[in-house]
Amino acid sequence: MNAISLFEVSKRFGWGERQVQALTAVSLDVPEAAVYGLLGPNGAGKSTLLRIICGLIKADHGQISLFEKPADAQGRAKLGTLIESPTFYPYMTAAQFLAVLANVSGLRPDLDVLFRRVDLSHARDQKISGFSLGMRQRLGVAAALIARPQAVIFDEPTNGLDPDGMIEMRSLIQDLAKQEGIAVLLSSHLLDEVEKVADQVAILSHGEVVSQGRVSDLLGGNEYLWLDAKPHAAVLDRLGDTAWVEGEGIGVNIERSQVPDLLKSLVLQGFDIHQAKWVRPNLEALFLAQTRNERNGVRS
Ligand SMILES: Nc1ncnc2c1ncn2[C@@H]1O[C@H](COP(=O)(O)OP(=O)(O)OP(=O)(O)O)[C@@H](O)[C@H]1O
Repeated sequence: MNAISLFEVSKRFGWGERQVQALTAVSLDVPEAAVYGLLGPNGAGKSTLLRIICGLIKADHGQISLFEKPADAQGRAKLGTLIESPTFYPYMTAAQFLAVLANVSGLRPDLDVLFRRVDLSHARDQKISGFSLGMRQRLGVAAALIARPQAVIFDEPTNGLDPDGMIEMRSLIQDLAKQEGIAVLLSSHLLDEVEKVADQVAILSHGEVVSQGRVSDLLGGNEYLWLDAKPHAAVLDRLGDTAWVEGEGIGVNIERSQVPDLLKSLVLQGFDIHQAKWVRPNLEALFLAQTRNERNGVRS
């Protein structure tokens, strides 16, 4: 079952010369018990998309489904959100804060379990004013989990965290999905973090999805051979359309099984091969390739 589905969602802000097309026909499916990463440069539309799903703003066009039904208040009640930096009351203790939130929502969560889940049991009776950023983020996650959501939406959950904080947040996110079956939709700029945590990703550029799918498929499908072979220009010429300049060497689009034959034939033709390696690009390389036009100010 899909926890969250979007079909051709579009959103424009403003009118006339000042209008901004924030999203154009965005479609994606977030399955239950999966972590789905939303990536994109500043202004790509990530926050707008998350806010539409949560019902904070309305889409102009398209359909939003939650748990296979058109999104409504009932569906949104099953979502937990950490969208903007949550507003905390610094003079309260963490336990008082969660108790107030629970009261306001008419819920009776087991606070002991919640604090254990976000690893804040030791700090439950401390004032929030003394919390580090990582502790505040984890308290924000606890707040998002109060209503026992079936899906959670986190906008930049690792923003500002130190390396230890990131590792903790990553394992918390993975536990939510894998151990508790909660769907997690998160946005992030931290690509290596997303690569470690997400099952699927969508890359947004200028409000459009430029690439999406399972992380393993996206990365596996973009593997290539990297060669340091001389004379450089002659090797490029010999390889034709399958090759391109990649850093100090040459990238070659070729099946892995054909590599030995290619290397043999290059040697027989008198080229010098100094190095050859199989490269599996990471999400950062894919992201840079997919959003290159945007960074150059060109729309594809
Ligand atoms: N309320 C608004 N009024 C006018 N324009 C808006 C509004 N909200 C967002 N935008 C514009 O829509 C586009 C998408 O913004 P959005 O905040 O969704 O991007 P983002 O990918 O979340 O960026 P960031 O990573 O910087 O938060 C941007 O051009 C932004 O300026």
